[in-house]
Amino acid sequence: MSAVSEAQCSDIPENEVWRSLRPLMSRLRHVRVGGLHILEQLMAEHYDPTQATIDSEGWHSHPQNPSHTDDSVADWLFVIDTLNFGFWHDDNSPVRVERDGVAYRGYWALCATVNNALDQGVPMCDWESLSSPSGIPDSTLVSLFTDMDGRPWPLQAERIHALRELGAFLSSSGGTRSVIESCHNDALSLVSTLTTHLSSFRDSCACPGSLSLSPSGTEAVPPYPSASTPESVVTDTLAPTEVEEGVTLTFNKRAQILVAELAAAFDCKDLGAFHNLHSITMFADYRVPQMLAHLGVIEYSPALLAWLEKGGDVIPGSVVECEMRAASIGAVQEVAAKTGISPAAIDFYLWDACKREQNPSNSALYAGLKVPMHRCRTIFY
Ligand SMILES: Nc1nc2c(c(CN[C@H]3C=C[C@H](O)[C@@H]3O)cn2[C@@H]2O[C@H](COP(=O)(O)O)[C@@H](O)[C@H]2O)c(=O)[nH]1
Repeated sequence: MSAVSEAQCSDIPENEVWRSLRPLMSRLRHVRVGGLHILEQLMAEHYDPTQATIDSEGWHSHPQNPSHTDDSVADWLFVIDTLNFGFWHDDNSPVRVERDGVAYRGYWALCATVNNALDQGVPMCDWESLSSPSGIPDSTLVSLFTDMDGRPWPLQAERIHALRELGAFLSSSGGTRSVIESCHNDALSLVSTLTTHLSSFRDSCACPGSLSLSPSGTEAVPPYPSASTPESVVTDTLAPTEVEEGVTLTFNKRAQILVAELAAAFDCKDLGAFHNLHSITMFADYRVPQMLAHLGVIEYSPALLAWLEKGGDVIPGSVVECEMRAASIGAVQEVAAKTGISPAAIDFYLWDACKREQNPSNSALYAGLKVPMHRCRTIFY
């Protein structure tokens, strides 16, 4: 097991996310990065580097993704990625939504919901209408975000707020084409536009103090918690109380995934043409870190694993949450640097592979994998 060294990563194109997280890589206490060869091997087996940078054909083949390519697809993606978080109920059952007689779960339930709404004439992509209850009443959105079992989706009010904010932004800025074109094919500029204008996309937190980022880096890293470590070693790191003054950690999961999905949907052309798609990191959510842990690419300390296995909650902005997300990003950055495959393409491969392990009887907590996901209630993933 080795941590991703800063030196090894020095040739990876940097964005704000990796710049903020890279110094953490040698400081992780609850998560180790190792098994990079496993991911390298998987990518060598499943990814043809002579093919497109991102699998557009695969993207279009998902039944709930649009099969066509025009401006309405960019509109659809802005709505989807504004709502792209938290598809599990407190009892670990997935959100479920029916469309055309099929029960979709998790993320695909979101796509089914937006597709149902559009079919029913709800003007989800008419930005003026979306921006206020006089265009789309709250009650319509509340019923959209109620699943087929009659249960409200988690964070229902936050979803409505995020949609209103999106509607207001896009109606005042000329719509999706205008916003995307104003970024001149620069992926990082589009991420920055989204996080500047839309608070719901601003996926950053104050660095928890015990993830010390002292410039000297000379302090000893605390010991790796073992199976016999008291649970308090994990629970003490759950509260985001102490913070490293002035240091922000940035993850920007939903903003970055929107860029990658535009690239996939538009086959890296027109609204999906970004000259620096390689510069965005993987999208640290609750599924891909779990998949990386399942594969052995990252490893959770026994104390952390025991906490996750019993369904313990992870608080947004806590040390363990930051560590799991940062380690996932670090591992994929390193494999991207070694293989030349973009972090986004590696991420999409992992997410799709994880989906193939799932079946209708899986709880959202395990979703068919050996290691559980981390339960974190957040609007960011
Ligand atoms: N890292 C990463 N996370 C992703 C996606 C996607 C879907 N992306 C589209 C692009 C390529 C694919 O082929 C899809 O067309 C959703 N998620 C996240 O997963 C979680 C939901 O999981 P579950 O409850 O099991 O359905 C939730 O946090 C959601 O935000 C991805 O690609 N990468």
